[in-house]
Amino acid sequence: MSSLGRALSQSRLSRPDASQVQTSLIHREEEMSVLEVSVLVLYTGGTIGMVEDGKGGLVPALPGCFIQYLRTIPFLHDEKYAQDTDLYKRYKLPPTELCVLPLSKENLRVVYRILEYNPLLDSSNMTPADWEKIAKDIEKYYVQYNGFVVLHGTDTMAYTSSALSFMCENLGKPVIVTGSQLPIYQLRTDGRDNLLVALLLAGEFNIPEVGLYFYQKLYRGNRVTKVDCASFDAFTSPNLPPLADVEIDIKINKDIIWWPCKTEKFTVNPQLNCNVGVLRLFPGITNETVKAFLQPPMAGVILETFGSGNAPDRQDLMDIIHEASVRGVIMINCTQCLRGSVTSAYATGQALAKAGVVAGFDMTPEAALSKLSYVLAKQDLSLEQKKKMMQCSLCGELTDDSKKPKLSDSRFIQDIAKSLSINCDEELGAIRDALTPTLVCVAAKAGDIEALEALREMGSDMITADYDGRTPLHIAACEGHLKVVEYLLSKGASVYARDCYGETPLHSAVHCRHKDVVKLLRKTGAHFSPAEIVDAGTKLHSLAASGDSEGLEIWKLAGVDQKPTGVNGEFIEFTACPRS
Ligand SMILES: NC(=O)C[C@H](N)C(=O)O
Repeated sequence: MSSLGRALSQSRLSRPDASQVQTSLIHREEEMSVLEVSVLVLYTGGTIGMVEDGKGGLVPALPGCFIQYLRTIPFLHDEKYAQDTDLYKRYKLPPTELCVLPLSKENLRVVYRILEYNPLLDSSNMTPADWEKIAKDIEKYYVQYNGFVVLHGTDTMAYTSSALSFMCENLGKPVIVTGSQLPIYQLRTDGRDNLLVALLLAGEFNIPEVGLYFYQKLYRGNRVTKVDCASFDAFTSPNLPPLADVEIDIKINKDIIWWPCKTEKFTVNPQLNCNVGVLRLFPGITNETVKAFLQPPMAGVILETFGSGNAPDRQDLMDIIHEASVRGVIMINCTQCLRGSVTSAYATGQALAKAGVVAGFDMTPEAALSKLSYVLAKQDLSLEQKKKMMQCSLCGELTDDSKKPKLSDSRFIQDIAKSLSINCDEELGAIRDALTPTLVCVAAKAGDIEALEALREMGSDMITADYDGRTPLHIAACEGHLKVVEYLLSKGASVYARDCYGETPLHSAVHCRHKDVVKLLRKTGAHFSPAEIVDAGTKLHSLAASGDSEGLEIWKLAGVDQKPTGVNGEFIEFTACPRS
């Protein structure tokens, strides 16, 4: 067991579902071991940090004011802990950038760095270039932090969170966008709470999505729309329940989280095509208006239609739309209704499809617009491929019911339900949740993909951990079952899951010396934290001293190939000493 593992097992405090926690460092606090998780806050602007400009308007406060203020709020910064544990020195960051939350109920400390943008913007002034900057900053600091919070104005927040969800490809860590309706400096603000919970969600939970947190709900970032400019409850996600409800407990809705299903690393794809627009139809809209809107350089348009995707059934209007489609303009049919999906129920909707308009199903206009901008910029795709991509769910932005296994279809669950006289969905779910995690772990240990597939078909996920916080991926990595590891990754298993000793599947594969598994996990984006790389120095010393070149090679494959410094700061060359 590693020193981290030993120290943790001595801890007296209970822990949350450890598979949801990503940790990096450990410290002793009043005789108890404490895990630190790190979060990067990208502060872009918005009401949360605004002050009165003296003329009755709100403007961003002066640079540096925001963090200075946070450091005065005891539940947002614990200076005593920072001093006692040499926080600023350890993180090599000044107090003007670094804060630490008080100890959470789960015995975790969220250490957060604030990167303040210059200039700070009202989100109405933001453009796709700002989305690109945020995405690139997430990419730049991805390996160093467990999660990210983006502080942003609410007016265009749904556009930014949608765009980020597409630009951040193969995301494996939480990116939580939040802000507030009243400045954080005011007495009755929603900003303090929104920031605090966003930090906890980004640091303590393994939600590999761009989420938007507001007023006790975590939503998928590409499912939201701002619906109220006078209430704290400003956002809604009309076609998807929240990913998490934040009440006395934080309840994560695991069944709808979008787990990444590719063995590919996180990358940012910043290219966007800005020649896109939204055209809201209205009774009596003239042909001239539509024609003018569809002129070059327009490359893609979201048509906001009536009801379930209907437009006036006028042949001359359809001819204009068809002509634009033939010219290569991609048009997406999205409903003006807040809730529901575009269907082919009416002849008026079918006429649009015939004219070349592609169904956008239940995408919000914000998601559809940013997705279109992202898809149009993909130069290696044909027009047909781009249209197809618009109709597929890339990261949960539209509902594709056909892919969701139904609990009621599972014979196994049905048989148990029958013998227990249970017939409501909630109870069926409870049975599944109680039985299947153990079975999945057993199948992973046995290397039995058929059993895993059968369990998945009955609605069990491939991510839930056992009582030790070990996920099926930890177990398969430890056993060296390469095919099972591959299978689990294709079904959403996270390379960042930590067991209750703070170890990831990468640790398991390294300790058990399974080279191919290490390579596959690395390809999928697994990495050690900067602190773990430094800690690995001791291990490398002993491997080198005992002439264990195979052990050194495994660590190198796992990404620990840099030369950490020795006690006196000297570089150490890790080559194995010849065995005597
Ligand atoms: N509540 C807010 O943040 C609104 C502000 N105008 C913004 O979007 O930046």
